[in-house]
Amino acid sequence: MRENQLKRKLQQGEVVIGPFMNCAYPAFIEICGHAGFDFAIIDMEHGPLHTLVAEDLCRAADCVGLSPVIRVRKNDAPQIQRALDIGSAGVQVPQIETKADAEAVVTGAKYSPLGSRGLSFNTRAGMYTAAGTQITDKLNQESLVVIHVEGKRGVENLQEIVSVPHIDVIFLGPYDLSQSLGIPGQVRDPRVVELMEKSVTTIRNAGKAVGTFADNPEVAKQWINAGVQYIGLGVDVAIFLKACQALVEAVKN
Ligand SMILES: C[C@H](O)CC(=O)C(=O)O
Repeated sequence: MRENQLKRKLQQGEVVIGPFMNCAYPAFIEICGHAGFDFAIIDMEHGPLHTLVAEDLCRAADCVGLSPVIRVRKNDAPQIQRALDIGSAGVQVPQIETKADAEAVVTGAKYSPLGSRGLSFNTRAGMYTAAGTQITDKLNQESLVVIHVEGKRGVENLQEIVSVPHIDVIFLGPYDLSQSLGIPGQVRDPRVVELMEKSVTTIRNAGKAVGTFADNPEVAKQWINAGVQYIGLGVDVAIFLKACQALVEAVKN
């Protein structure tokens, strides 16, 4: 069983960056590894990807030393278990609003005695049984658990949420947060930024890593300077769109 490089980097205080991935073609995630990203978030919440594709994307990521993290559709134990079974380095769970929500994520992501993740080694994570039966502690130790706090209610309950053990990263979703404040999409609005800054402090004081999304390098650097360690940097389709627009612009104008 391989060490989780992404988790190690976070534990060592490093800043890690990775795009969200909607595209099914494994070459795209491979390219992200060649480009120097630390991880990629295979997006099964908003993206169209299904499980078999996600498993192939995990394989492709592993080929280039990029850590694949899967964002599941919702806080649902079978989805969390499946994401980890197909070999993701971590699971990212959206819309966490309460301490009980956060505890349910841990229950779904960890084997006994930390949780009740269903037990089968006939999976990619279990090396189809080649890993043997004595690896639940190691898998518990290595799997990365990321939760999204991205609504007013979640932020109000943040002090309680950060107390839940075995959660590695608390990811502040600026877009969903802006929506819950009644200003959808206005992620640079001072009300969103202020709430996020306060949340960064609460999370860091609890000794957990903070994550967020940035769709350009300036915003990413600003959050890194504020103490954010885990940056979801762009979305593959948007990155491609911008590159295409720049090419068209450069040639036509
Ligand atoms: C790219 C992601 O969907 C960002 C996110 O979750 C957010 O709420 O912001």
